[in-house]
Amino acid sequence: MPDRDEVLTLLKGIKGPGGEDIVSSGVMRALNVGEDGSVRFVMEVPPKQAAQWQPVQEQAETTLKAAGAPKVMIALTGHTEKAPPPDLKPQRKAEPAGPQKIPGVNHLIAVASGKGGVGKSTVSANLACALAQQGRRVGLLDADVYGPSQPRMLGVSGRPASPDGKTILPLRNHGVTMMSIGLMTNEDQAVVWRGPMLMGALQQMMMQVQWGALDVLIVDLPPGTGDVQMTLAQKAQVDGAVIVSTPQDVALLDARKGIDMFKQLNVPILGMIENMSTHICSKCGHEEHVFGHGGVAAEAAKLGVPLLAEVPLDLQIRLASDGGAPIVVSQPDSPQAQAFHAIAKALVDQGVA
Ligand SMILES: Nc1ncnc2c1ncn2[C@@H]1O[C@H](COP(=O)(O)OP(=O)(O)OP(=O)(O)O)[C@@H](O)[C@H]1O
Repeated sequence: MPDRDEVLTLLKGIKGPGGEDIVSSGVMRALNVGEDGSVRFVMEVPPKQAAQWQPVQEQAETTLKAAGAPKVMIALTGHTEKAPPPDLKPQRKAEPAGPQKIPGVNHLIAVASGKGGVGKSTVSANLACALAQQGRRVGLLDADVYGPSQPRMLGVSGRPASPDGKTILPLRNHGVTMMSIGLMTNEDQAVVWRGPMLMGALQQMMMQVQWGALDVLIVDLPPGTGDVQMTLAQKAQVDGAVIVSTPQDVALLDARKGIDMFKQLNVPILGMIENMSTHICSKCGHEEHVFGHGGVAAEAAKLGVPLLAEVPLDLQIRLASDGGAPIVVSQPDSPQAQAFHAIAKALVDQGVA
């Protein structure tokens, strides 16, 4: 009848599948040698290797019995896998800090001006329609909170639907998918936008509108250098800005401020557009430079950015926009429409539309 030390010595002679003896490897646990010489212990093995340990268990039993142990009980147990430590990291994904790509939108172009009333919305609407006519999938986001005009210019009205209460369905006309901050408010309601509200609304327009797959999203910005411009550049990946200006010195002065701001925000300037460049009399064809001419071209040359077009001051352009079908749509073959097509082509050629 072996005592405890003899049992241990015997068991040290029995090797597991890995070649190590069952005592040193720590597989054997809770050894109990009774006064009557009966031996009990547990062999704790990896559950997946249970079959390989069975012959080892039998060998241990035979060896101990041969040494005179009247009773041998070896329990083969699978040890439980250790539970992984609790994940102390925050469960919510951190929001990306930098500018984000709008899902499904390949390019984003901002149309900006330093001064109000220079024709930024007219240019945006005609540019969007021209790009659509050139086969691009185009979206137009009217972010002009101080005077949203795209619903009127593109001839759309009504409140956009939100069937799921989370995303907003944009409207569509002339091949352009459009959403305006103006459609979120009542037409006659004067909205006083405060900074955070404005940023929330713009972000909602960009991220919660179902834009679908777009080659380019044109963003018609409010005039000046304010919260909307900042928010746009900080929250969305902007491919570049197009600056609209009339040729007067005051307008150019403000345009320069706008260009400086975009440079600071790391938004490339894709080019400048001189609007209301020259007036051609619809009756006699006489050409007059109402606001001067060539100021924007000179400024663009000075700043080293392309002059994308000189758009004439033309009654038809205003009447077309007021009527809900921009001149590119209502008089596609007119020289005025061709000026906008030239801008669209230049942006496609630059690889941003
Ligand atoms: N080339 C043009 N020829 C004739 N009228 C024009 C031309 N461009 C713009 N307009 C007219 O000038 C007015 C102001 O234009 P628009 O609303 O496009 O300017 P904006 O810069 O977007 O103004 P806001 O600062 O209010 O956003 C509109 O009535 C528009 O139809």
